[in-house]
Amino acid sequence: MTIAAVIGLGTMGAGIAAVLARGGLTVRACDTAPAAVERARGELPAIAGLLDRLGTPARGDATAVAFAGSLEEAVAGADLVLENVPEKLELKQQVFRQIDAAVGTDCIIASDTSGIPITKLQAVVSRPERVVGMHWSNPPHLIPMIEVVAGRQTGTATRDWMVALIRGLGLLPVVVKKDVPGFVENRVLYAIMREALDLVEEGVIEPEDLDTCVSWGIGYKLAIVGPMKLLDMAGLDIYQSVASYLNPELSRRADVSGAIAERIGRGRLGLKSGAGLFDYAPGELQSLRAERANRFVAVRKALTED
Ligand SMILES: NC(=O)C1=CN([C@@H]2O[C@H](COP(=O)(O)OP(=O)(O)OC[C@H]3O[C@@H](n4cnc5c(N)ncnc54)[C@H](O)[C@@H]3O)[C@@H](O)[C@H]2O)C=CC1
Ligand SMILES: Cc1ncc(C=O)c(C(=O)O)c1O
Repeated sequence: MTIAAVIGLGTMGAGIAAVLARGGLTVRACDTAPAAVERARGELPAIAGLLDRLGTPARGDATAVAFAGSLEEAVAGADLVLENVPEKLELKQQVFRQIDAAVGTDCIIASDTSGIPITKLQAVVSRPERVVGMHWSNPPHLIPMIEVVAGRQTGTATRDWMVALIRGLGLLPVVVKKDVPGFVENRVLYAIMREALDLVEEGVIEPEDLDTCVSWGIGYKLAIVGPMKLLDMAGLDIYQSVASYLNPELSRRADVSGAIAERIGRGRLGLKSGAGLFDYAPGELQSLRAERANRFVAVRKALTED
């Protein structure tokens, strides 16, 4: 039985732990914040219900996650440790050192980092060849694609082990061939987010209308036809004509939208704080998450049915 430890139980933690447990792994998890542990514990039954509705391979119980009192307790005897703490390099490196000192020589250490180069994380451990990126997408129990990213010193066997693990979970591993910041998913997503925020800040469109435009004009389409295939569908000549005048116009800002920093400064972090770019009524968050989860399930089943 493969033993996996998940370090960090925030937005991503419970869903990842549940998917690993349903896949038949023995899962332990920990968090330095007791409230995060209790929130994750409380989320597991609903996540398990969604995985049942999706019909993913069930080799274990998605709620069978053991919550450890410390990182050392969580990682003891683990075959895989997934680091899942906040996106801060120094913190991740500190946690990687702590993991490295507590695991066996055969343990694979993975990171769910959104885009910090894996090479920077493996630089602080004694066996860098056992380090690999395992980048899940939010919500992790509903999005089947996981990026597998090898750092400069990652062993081929480590990368291949991770690909096989993800396939065994019934999910979609995508091997990112170069350890570039943001990998692939977030480089594309953040180009979209940068342009979207610019269009709203420049008064070109209202936020709600931008979401409608992108979700139904682009997201719906890309869920069925990926960008590379879409170029053939639209016509490469059309792309050349439009890109020739449009590429010079697209946002190239290297900083982060002031609107984002301003809201963070007011404690408006998004769903995790009850308000962000949008306001949410107190009871709305739970119904919003449930409604979105239902739609994720319906769309994923529609896209994967033969
Ligand atoms: N939120 C998202 O949409 C996605 C985030 N990610 C990445 O996953 C990682 C985690 O992201 P989130 O879950 O959103 O972060 P989060 O901030 O919601 O949760 C992080 C958790 O780590 C805990 N933590 C902090 N230091 C710790 C330590 N030393 N030991 C154990 N636990 C510790 C915190 O108490 C918190 O509960 C980040 O690298 C992020 O970039 C990846 C995919 C999507
Ligand atoms: C805004 C944002 N940033 C990072 C990630 C993943 O690393 C996501 C996501 O998975 O959806 C995201 O929405």
